[in-house]
Parts: sequence; C-alpha cells; structure tokens
Amino acid sequence: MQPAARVQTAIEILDRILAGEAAERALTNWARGARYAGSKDRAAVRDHVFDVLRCQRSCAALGGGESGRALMLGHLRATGLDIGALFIGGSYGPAPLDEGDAPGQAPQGYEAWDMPDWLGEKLSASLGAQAESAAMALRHRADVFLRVNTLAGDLGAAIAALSEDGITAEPHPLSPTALRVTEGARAVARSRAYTQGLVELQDAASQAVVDLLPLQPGLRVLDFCAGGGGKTLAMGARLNGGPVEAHDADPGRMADLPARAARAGVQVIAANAPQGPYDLVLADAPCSGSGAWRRSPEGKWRLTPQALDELVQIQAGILAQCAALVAPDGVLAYATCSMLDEENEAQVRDFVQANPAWQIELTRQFLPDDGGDGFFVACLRRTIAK
Ligand SMILES: C[S@@+](CC[C@H](N)C(=O)[O-])C[C@H]1O[C@@H](n2cnc3c(N)ncnc32)[C@H](O)[C@@H]1O
Repeated sequence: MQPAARVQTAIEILDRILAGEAAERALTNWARGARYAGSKDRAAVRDHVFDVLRCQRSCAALGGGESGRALMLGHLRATGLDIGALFIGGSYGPAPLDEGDAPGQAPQGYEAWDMPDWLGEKLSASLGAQAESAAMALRHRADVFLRVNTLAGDLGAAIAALSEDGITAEPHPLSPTALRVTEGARAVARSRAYTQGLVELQDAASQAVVDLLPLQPGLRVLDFCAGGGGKTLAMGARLNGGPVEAHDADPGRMADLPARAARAGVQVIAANAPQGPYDLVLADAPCSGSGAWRRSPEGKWRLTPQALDELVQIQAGILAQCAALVAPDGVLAYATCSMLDEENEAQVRDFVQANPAWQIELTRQFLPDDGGDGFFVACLRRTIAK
C-alpha cells in the first residue's frame, strides 16, 4: 500500500470507530478483508489510527472537525507531515484538500491535554501540579515492557535470548524484573524467550505494583481479579513458583492462564469460590483504565461520569468481599491502573474509615512520567481479628 492509501484506510477505520465500533474490532474487520495489505501496511494503519485516538480532541481542533478525515488532517498538521503528498485523491488516497476542509485552530486548555473537560478537571484535582504532564504523556505511544521470569533465568539471560531473535531490550528502573524493548517489539510473541517462559509481556508499573506486595514463599495468596493473570504470574515468581490461587468474576478471562502458568513454571489454582483465610489477597480491580489510556485511548473519550461512579461502587464492593477473605494480620492489596483519586486514595480512605480494624501500610501512585502506565497500589493490614 502507498502511504496515501494507508492514510485513507485509517480515515475509514476512524469513521467506524466514531460511529461506535471498538477500535480493535474495526482494525480486525478491516484486516480480514484486506488480503492485499502486508504486515507493514497493517502496522502503519494501526499506528495512524491509535496516534489519532490518543490525541483525538487536539486533532479535531487542528483539523477543524470531528470526522475521520478532519481528525487525520489535524494529526498531519500536528506532526508537520506533508499533507499535499498524502491527500492526493486517485483510487486509494484521500481527496485533495478543498474549501470543504476547515483550516482548524490551535487546541486550548483541556483540548491541548487531549482530555474531555470533566476528566481534565478530575485529573487536576487528583494529581495537582503533576496532572498536565501525566495527561501529555498519555498523548504518546507506550513503550513495550517485558517481565523477566526469574524462575527461568535472570535479566542477562533474557537479554541474550531476545537478541537471538533480533530483539533488543534494556533494564528499566521501575522494577528489577523489567526490560524495556528498544527494537523488535513486534517479534516478541514469536521469540524463544517468550515461548519458553523466560519473559512475559507486562507493563513496568504493573510489575512495580507486585514488587511492593509483602510476599514470601509459603504464604497463602489469592489474586481476586486475576483476568489474564499478569499479576498472578508475577506473584508466583515471587513465591518461588507458587501456588497462587486465581479468581475472576468472569472466569472466561482466565482462559489462557493455565497455558501461561505452565510456560512460566508457576502453580496456579483456579478458585471459583475462594475460601479464606488468605495471608494476602490482591484486588486488581476493574477501573477507568486512566493510567493505560496510551494503550487503550478510546477509554478516555468513552468514559462517562456515571460509568466512573459505577466503577467506584464496584471497587468498594470488591474491597469488602476481599477483606472478608483475609486472615487476622493478613494483607489486602488494592490496585488499579488509574490516576483518579476516587478510585485510589479516596477509595482506600473510605474503606479504612468504615473498617477501623484495617490500617493503610502503604500507598503508591505510579505515573506515566515514571515510564510505565499510571498505576495505584495500597496495602492494607488487618490489625484486629474479625
Ligand atoms: C484490571 S483487570 C485484572 C488484570 C489482571 N490482574 C492482570 O494483571 O492481568 C480486572 C479484572 O477484574 C474482573 N472483575 C470485575 N468485577 C469483578 C468482581 N466483582 N469480582 C472479581 N473480579 C471482577 C474483570 O473480569 C477483570 O478481569
């Protein structure tokens, strides 16, 4: 595909996303019908779409409209690419600019942060002076991070194994197990290091969250919101291979976990109806995902105040459920990939106020400026028997 054809394809996919289709689905549907598109074309189209979605509001201002065409125009104006060389018409390119295309204007205020106003205000209230740089970081692509599975080898072994498959990676300060991929990210899933369980794909801040948990071999541990099991496996490595019990309200989300656990050499026990007491329960709760909007930028445009309120209620319910499973003197660890106060500090503050038997031992907010996703973690200890 020519560069102009890739741009036109991205415009059409953006229009479908704007009409309500999920971004991944819109890309997959296009790719299924586009046998002519090679892997580089698919990657380029995907990059165009996600680059625009991350910066949708500022692209709309610069492009003078909300259509796929206007957003792409805004994106090209922002990046300084040669619009005349891409909007060339013909069978496959976007039509040349004409009087129907608005000149656009520089984005102002939260437009420039690429946040809806209500979220810009919430982020400011949550992070104060750090809010703007956090919002600006979400406008850029996320790095790809790997977690070195210390049950299978150390960082040096992982870097050497990755290099055999043309992948270069370097240690990252967020976690002693984290590697940042500097070249060859698209080859990771087929690499020997990955298929043999020496590395897992996992954000560096997600790893740092697990680093902060008071884990040691022999503890009875439950991952209450295990999902795909990223943190289950990271905890398993810290427990010398486990066992770790894994639960999710939607067990289908754990479908790949047995294969991943086998590859990683971690014993994972499915706990459909967990029975306490556990020494540590991790509640990696469903959340707005505001810390991960570089990877899933649609979330910031689709989230509503009402949906956020509902998430906060669900999180409070999960905290209450998990608390009932923790042993006297045990730990309830609460995590989100969010940067919003009501999902994080305020959530755990409300919990300990309502439950005086619990004390906050630690809280930590990771921000995209630290390199990984925005993540929050709190460790709460039950100080008085139930
Ligand atoms: C943030 S994701 C977990 C990600 C996972 N821990 C990881 O590191 O890969 C949250 C998970 O919570 C699950 N969930 C939602 N509501 C729940 C509930 N009430 N009880 C338990 N799990 C729930 C969702 O199905 C989802 O898989």
